[in-house]
Amino acid sequence: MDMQAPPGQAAARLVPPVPAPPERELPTLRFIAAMRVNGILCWPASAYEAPLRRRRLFGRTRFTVSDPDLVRRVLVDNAAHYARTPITIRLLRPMLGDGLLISEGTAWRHQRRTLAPAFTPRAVETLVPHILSASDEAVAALDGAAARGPVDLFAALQRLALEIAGRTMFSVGMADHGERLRGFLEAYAARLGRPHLTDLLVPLRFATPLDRARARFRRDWVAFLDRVIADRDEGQGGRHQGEARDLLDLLRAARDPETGRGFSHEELRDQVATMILAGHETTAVTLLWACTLLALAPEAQAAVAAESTRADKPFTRAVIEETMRLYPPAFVLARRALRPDVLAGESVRPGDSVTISPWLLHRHRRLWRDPDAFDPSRFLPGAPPVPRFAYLPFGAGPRVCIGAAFALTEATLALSRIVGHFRIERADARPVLPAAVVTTQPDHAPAFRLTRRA
Ligand code: HEM
Repeated sequence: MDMQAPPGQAAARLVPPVPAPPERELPTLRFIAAMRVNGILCWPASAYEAPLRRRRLFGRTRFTVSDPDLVRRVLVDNAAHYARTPITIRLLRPMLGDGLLISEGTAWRHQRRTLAPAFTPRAVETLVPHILSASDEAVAALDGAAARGPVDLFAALQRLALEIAGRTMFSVGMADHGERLRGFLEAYAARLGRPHLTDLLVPLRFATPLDRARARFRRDWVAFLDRVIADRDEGQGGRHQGEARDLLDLLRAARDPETGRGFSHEELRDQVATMILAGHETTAVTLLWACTLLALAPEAQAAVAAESTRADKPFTRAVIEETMRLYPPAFVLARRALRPDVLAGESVRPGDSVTISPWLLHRHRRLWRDPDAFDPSRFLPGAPPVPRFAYLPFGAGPRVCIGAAFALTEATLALSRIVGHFRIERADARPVLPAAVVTTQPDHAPAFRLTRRA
């Protein structure tokens, strides 16, 4: 039996569908095309068995590391030898400015030290009421929609994740700004956020034609963010006194413990953009995949529903963790070598790229039993511990996701509220396949039938 079932019931083994990997390594242009359309298709079947792979791309070596000891070497022990890749910076800086995700060196250390207290489990606790109120409102809205027929759950979950990001950041909902914000994100993801051949060939210090369009995009985006922050402050009657109620209060009050320095307005705005962007789509896809899996696994769904009225939710949390194993929202962690290194006897030279793919690692034939099967019991208390460097939904080492505790709490509580209220079924039989561009998305927005539980 692969899947945890309520006592007395046997669970069927569920292997959710995935696109077939190419049989052989793709030639360069097809590899680039796959990167733009679905990154999962960059890896041939043999990549799911190999500890280390290398290929040449535009005169540089590109390593793919899928061995837990090597992963640890790159992300933890030798983390200072590696930095974000130029393409990551090129694609994300127009959106994130110089926020935590793409800063490096002393600027990154200052930001990380300053931001850390806002993301401790205790700080996350203060944000839970925002998560619950937004989830309850989403359930109420779905109730109305579900009575009329099948629903686009992905759109509803994206709105919910954005609403939670907005409320936790600003205390107020995203009713006024949510639609424009989604418009910015969708427009960027559709074109400017996708790597073009010139983006890969032209060094970062020179602007590609798309870079010029990205700069124009950034001017509008920054003006929009400043408006949202100003509206929030006006709505609060100016600066709030007393206890912090949201992330913006926490970020404004944050001081570098070593220098006492806080964030300037521009720095604060870049952190706001970073937290909203890094946090909301990742959580939305996690919830969508969890609902998709639970629609295929009625026993597991019943077990999640049974926990919905309990304070502790070990099974629901295990479902979220197993969902992020099968569909890691961040499907690659990309690094550029700054200094020479040696990985399993292979020389890494400065400028080479080193990719660690949670997608490959989490489905690796040598690291997991029945890797493609949905089995939340792997993550239940008492199960054999999951190897730390074989499971990386939030990365590892100094650049590990700062929002991991928040994201796990958010996804567990939101899923519990939704599945506690509705029985979830698919409205049609079309398989939902993963398509990874920035995050691991569904290839289409599936229709779900939601029935209120008695
Ligand atoms: C299911 C939800 C989430 C997933 C799967 C996820 C995943 C990740 C991963 C894999 C990294 C490491 C990237 C690397 O090493 O290259 C990361 C970094 C980061 N995440 Fe998350 N994340 C999630 C939610 C959040 C939330 C809710 C926030 C903020 C509120 C957040 C903020 C960040 C930031 C700022 C970084 C950069 C940290 C640094 O470079 O020091 N994430 N995330």
